[in-house]
Amino acid sequence: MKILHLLLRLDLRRLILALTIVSVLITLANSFYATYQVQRELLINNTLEANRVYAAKLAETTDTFLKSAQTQLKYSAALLAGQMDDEQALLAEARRLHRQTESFNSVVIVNADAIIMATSPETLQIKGVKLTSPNARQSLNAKQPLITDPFLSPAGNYLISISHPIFAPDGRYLGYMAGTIYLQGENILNLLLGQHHYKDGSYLYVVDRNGVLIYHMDQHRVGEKVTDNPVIDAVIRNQSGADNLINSRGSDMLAGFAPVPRAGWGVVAQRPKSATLAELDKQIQAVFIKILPLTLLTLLFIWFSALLISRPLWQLARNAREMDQQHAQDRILAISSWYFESAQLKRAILKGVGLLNDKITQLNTDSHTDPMTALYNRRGMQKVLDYYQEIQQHFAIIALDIDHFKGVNDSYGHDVGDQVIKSLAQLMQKNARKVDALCRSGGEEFIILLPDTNAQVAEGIAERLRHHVAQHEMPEAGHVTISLGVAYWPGDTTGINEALKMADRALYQAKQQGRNQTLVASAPAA
Ligand SMILES: Nc1nc2c(ncn2[C@@H]2O[C@H](COP(=O)(O)OP(=O)(O)OP(=O)(O)O)[C@@H](O)[C@H]2O)c(=O)[nH]1
Repeated sequence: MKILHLLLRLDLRRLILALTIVSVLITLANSFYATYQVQRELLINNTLEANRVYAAKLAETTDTFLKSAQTQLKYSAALLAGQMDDEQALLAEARRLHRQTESFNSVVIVNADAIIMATSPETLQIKGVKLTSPNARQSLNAKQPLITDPFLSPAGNYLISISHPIFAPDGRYLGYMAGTIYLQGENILNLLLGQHHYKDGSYLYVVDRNGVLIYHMDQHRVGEKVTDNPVIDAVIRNQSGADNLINSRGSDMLAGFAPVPRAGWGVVAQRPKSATLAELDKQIQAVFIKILPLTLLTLLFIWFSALLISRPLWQLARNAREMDQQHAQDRILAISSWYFESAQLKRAILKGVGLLNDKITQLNTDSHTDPMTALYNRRGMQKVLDYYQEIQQHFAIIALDIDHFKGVNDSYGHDVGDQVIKSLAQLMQKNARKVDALCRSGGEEFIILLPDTNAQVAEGIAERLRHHVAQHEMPEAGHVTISLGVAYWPGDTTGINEALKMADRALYQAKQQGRNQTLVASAPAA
């Protein structure tokens, strides 16, 4: 829970990090999305255009084939105009046309009475058969060049017939000559169109003028009438173009289409949209992999920058929270505030720390100092003692008291007494080291705490002070003497208060023994 709380804590570094990382990710996602969309549109449009061109090309090829087939039939029909009764000639011409070109699966010659006069191949065995069904009689009824709708021939083949009428020189209608294209199995359309389909799901198909499939990769679908397909509707209206559509099998297709005007057919080339876009997915993946190292480097750079930017502020904030602690000023001074705002803040906080320190010092001084002598009062002394106790600082104690001070007051008045106390405090200050703590512990009683000092040295210091005091001319009161007691605290676990009491007892003894003298407390403190 605590770790989670720490992780979720909002600080400047996390905010900068979050902000920049989110910005980087949004920018990346946006550019990926934009690239994807642009590329997608481009690929779709390119595929549509490629299929349109492809369908147009194949439609043109088919049209050219039909034209040449019709020319061949026209030539044969002209040859046969005077030979309709010559079975041998009819057979020979049917054979020639069938064998010399690869255009037709079979060639038939039918007379005006709908009787089949000759076929190639002869294996069809339909010579002499009379055509009866309306579909089979399309050419007969037309009496002009015709490309028929698909129909089932007397020999049982599902086919389209390309026919040309035969007229006698006098204009009499004699019948027609037709080349057929079997829609199932090998045929010329397979040859023209079949080699072109791709392996990626692309394919093409051809419909006749009624929307019936006459060529399809899937042979089983030949003969099927396709409805509800906008592309087929357009192409049989003789239009060309490209469109995105859902085909009859529910697949999303990109289709190009073009009409074969001679036959009223339509060629449609199409490719599944998914196959087209599969390339795009690969491309986007490749782009992602390519930009990944630089992105990671950018994020690393952002992380490092966030750290650099936030560090001074974070350090300032942490230290501002602990402004009242020792060395706060030094710690704040050590912070490298390398940019304007942090430098200004640092300056402001340092100013604040300075003011706070002054205030604290002032308060400390007021509450820990005796106003008359400017020495530590009892509270100040206790603070020093607590500190020594805490750090186990060994020290010596000199307790001192003015001799017969009551007499000074009585003889010269209280004010003069005060002056004597002040003069004594000044003498003590002159005689003391900087590290010594001078305290006024009572009316005319004083304590000196001397760190790193043993009892013997302290005794020497006490004696020196006693001499100075004795020799000093006090204002109005003249000469006064002091008595002193010395004790020692070794900086161990023994009580400091005990050491103080020993110094007091030594002072008391000094008074007892005649005053104006120094006594050192006996063991265990010394
Ligand atoms: N002028 C003045 N007198 C004070 C002050 N504080 C205490 N005294 C007086 O100091 C005197 C202390 O007297 P005592 O402790 O009885 O002893 P003493 O007269 O100094 O005699 P011994 O200490 O026994 O040598 C008292 O008369 C107090 O009134 C002060 O701040 N100013």
